[in-house]
Amino acid sequence: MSALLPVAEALARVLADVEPVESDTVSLAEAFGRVLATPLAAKRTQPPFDVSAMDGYAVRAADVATLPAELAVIGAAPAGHAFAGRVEAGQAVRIFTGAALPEGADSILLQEDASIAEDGALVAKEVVRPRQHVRARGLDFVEGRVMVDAGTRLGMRQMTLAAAMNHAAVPVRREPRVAIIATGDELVPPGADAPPDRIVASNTFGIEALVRSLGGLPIDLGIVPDDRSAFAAAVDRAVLEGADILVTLGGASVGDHDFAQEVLASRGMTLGFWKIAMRPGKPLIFGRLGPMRVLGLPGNPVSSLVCALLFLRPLIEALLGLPPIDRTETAELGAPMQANDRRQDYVRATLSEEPDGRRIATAFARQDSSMLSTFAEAGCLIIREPFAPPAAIGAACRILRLP
Ligand SMILES: Nc1nc2c(c(=O)[nH]1)N[C@H]1C(S)=C(S)[C@@H](COP(=O)(O)OP(=O)(O)OC[C@H]3O[C@@H](n4cnc5c(N)ncnc54)[C@H](O)[C@@H]3O)O[C@H]1N2
Ligand code: MOO
Repeated sequence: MSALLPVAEALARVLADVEPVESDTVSLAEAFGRVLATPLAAKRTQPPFDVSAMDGYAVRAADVATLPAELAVIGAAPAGHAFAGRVEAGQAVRIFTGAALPEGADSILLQEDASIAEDGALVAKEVVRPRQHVRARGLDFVEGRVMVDAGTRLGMRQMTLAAAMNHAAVPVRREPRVAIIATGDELVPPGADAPPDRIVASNTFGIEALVRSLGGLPIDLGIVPDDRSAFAAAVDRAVLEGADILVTLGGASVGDHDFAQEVLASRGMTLGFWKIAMRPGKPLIFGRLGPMRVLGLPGNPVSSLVCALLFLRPLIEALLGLPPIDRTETAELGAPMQANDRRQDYVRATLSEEPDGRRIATAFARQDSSMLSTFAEAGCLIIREPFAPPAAIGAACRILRLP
């Protein structure tokens, strides 16, 4: 029995020497989910002026420090229309939330705390503290300050902040291009009226979804029959498409029709490794073909998708310039587990979160790597180290949550 490469060592080889892809400037409207390539600094100060936080009257606090206090209203300042004049002692300006505080005024008297007398005078019903309900210029941020670091994925909060900082376009890493080739004479696309000896090619859809969710660009090169020259042509197509990563599905194992590795080598791939100490996913292939990284995923759907989560996801993240992260968490076993053999096991399990904060991971009894039903139903994978001894209910375990 040949030695199998440990999962951690395999991952280290996949991530070795990966440089982030170039950057691209995209309009802010298209930037959601993209990774910022350079730090983003504020292009303006926010708020750009002292601004009223309430609807009411801009006043001088000293005029309303004690009651009774009566003031003359000399104008109005709706949001977006600054009051041109100056508030002198004894004067007030009608003001609305978001409007610039007029010169001379330093506080806001809430409209609920005031009334207008018959002669038109403003009568304060409450005293006013200096700077009350005033948002100072630059309260949020000042021009030139870096507010979002390079390497940040732009989510709803960063998108809003970037807009507030006055960026119409942002520098982001370009989308890593991921070419996908499905192989196998038995494969047919979903929806085909296929005879029963055919299998629906499902893996591409999961891989594409993962690539998209990470901010990559999937390039579907279709289904290729078990034919060396057709497979070679598809590999050449991936090179022509400028793929950063080529994912092949199936043909990774040792059967007569499993020639993925051989053909990839004939197209110039340098093998990084083949076969790892992992279940599912043992026949995984990794190599480099020019600048393109190649992941030859096993055909069994769960093997393909688990390998994609463990190797393709961090590879795309590295291409985006994101630091490696350990996504594993601890949990307790909800069912006992047998001793493990030499392969690191990724066991489909339900995940329940108890009110006291405990996480309970319960493995499904059947773990066949063709079973997408349990993969879809699972909340996590329980990670079992090679040669782990039997484990009882309640024992601590490591899990990887499924997206
Ligand atoms: N003698 C041995 N046989 C096998 C070994 C071994 O060590 N010795 N390893 C097994 C393991 S583990 C795995 S995993 C599979 C993986 O083999 P391949 O990568 O060569 O996959 P295929 O044979 O092409 O396909 C396996 C299975 O998956 C279905 N498939 C393939 N592509 C897709 C797709 N795109 N969408 C959905 N389903 C797909 C295919 O029809 C097969 O049923 O090898 C074991 N054999
Ligand atoms: O690695 Mo295979 O994935 O055990 O079925």
